[in-house]
Amino acid sequence: MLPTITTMEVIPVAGYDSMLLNLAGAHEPFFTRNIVVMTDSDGLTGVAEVPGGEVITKRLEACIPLVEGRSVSEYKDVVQRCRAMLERQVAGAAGGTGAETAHAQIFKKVTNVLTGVETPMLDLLGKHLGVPVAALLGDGQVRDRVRFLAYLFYVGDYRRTDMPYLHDDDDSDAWGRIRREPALDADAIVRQAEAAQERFGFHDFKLKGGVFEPAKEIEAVKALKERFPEARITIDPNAAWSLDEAVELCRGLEGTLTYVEDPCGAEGRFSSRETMAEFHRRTGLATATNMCDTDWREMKNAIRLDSVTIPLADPHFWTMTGCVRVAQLCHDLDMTWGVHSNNHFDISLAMVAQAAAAAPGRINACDTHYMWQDGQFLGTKAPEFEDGCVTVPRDVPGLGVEIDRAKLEAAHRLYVDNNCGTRDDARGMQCYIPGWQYDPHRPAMAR
Ligand SMILES: O=C([O-])C(=O)C[C@H](O)[C@@H](O)C(=O)[O-]
Ligand SMILES: [Mg+2]
Repeated sequence: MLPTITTMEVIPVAGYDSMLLNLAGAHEPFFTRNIVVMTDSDGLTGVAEVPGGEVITKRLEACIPLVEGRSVSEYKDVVQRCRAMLERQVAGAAGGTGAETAHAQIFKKVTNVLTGVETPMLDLLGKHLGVPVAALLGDGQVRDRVRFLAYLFYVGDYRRTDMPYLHDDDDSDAWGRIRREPALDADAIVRQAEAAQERFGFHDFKLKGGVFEPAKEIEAVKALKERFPEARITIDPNAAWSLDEAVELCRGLEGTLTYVEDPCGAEGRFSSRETMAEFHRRTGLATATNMCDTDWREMKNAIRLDSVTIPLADPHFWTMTGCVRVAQLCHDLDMTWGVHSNNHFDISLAMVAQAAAAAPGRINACDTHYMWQDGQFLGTKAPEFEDGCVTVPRDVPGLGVEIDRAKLEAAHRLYVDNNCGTRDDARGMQCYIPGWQYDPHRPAMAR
């Protein structure tokens, strides 16, 4: 019999961020996450990192009675019971009973919580069995090195706000010097890419769009390709462009854009999966999404319509086992797997690396925001990138992150002292441009 879980702790934490711009506004000075630490009766710990916000903190706390006292070997049953409890809770709050129509909504609301339960148990199980988490996912570990991409952002000028953005925190290299500084044109984006490549070795670049006029963003993509002819490049305007506009902008860019992420969304009578399918047909470009193929029902429709070549199955939103199921499906059905990300610490990086190490076949470089957070890790060892890749050693059991209690406490203090909670990019933007309002069809700075 394996040991039992004696405690499950849920710790909301914050870290520093740059003023990253997107369709929804500007990142605030702090990003938030929820960290779960489970300790077992042998004194080993298992960890997870999931998105921040009080709703998730509370839902994770609601799982504690279903976790403590259970054996590590019972993790599947524990996750099942937590799922049933959370589905009842969410359906109850919505005034329903978990009817079919509410299924997708419930799936999205509970999976990031379930990831917070499943992952520490997989971490502990791996430690007891002496294998990495990847060995427990899908058909087991299939690669040792996982490729990540450089996630480039336009960056606002923090000096124009009265918010406590971190600055001048790292003078060690070009990336340290520019990552908090304004980046508002193609030259600045190319400089970001150069500096990020120098520090991390990335060969793949993704530009967050939806910020400026689309043509200006495409100019930045072309400038990137000119500077890095061998690189795989993508842009993600979070469905800000209309279908016709997206086709017009991207047609003829087969040699420049490797794929396009959420170029367009729902339009009039057409769903986002329908417009994405048309975009794919009319341009011949591969499509990726973290917006319109994010649960199994959407997946079924996306596959029927041939809307999505690259489902970005973030383990935080699908669970670790769920995102590897997506990877297996992609491998079998002529799609390629990728991962979406949000700002995160080293635990999430390890979760993605472990999942990707179990994803069969050809996969895309995984998204990560970590370059914006580099240096703010919660484990005892800094994550290492080599040639744009993170190694998943076969002889390091579990997730590979041992939590540093002092760092965890400091990140929790940052959360409490700054009254952090749920992410709100509109609030960040309103400090930059008074009166600014989110509009899903208008780039944030093109007003
Ligand atoms: O691919 C995406 O849509 C993302 O990475 C979502 C994130 O929230 C991104 O837009 C951001 O960090 O601003
Ligand atoms: Mg996206």
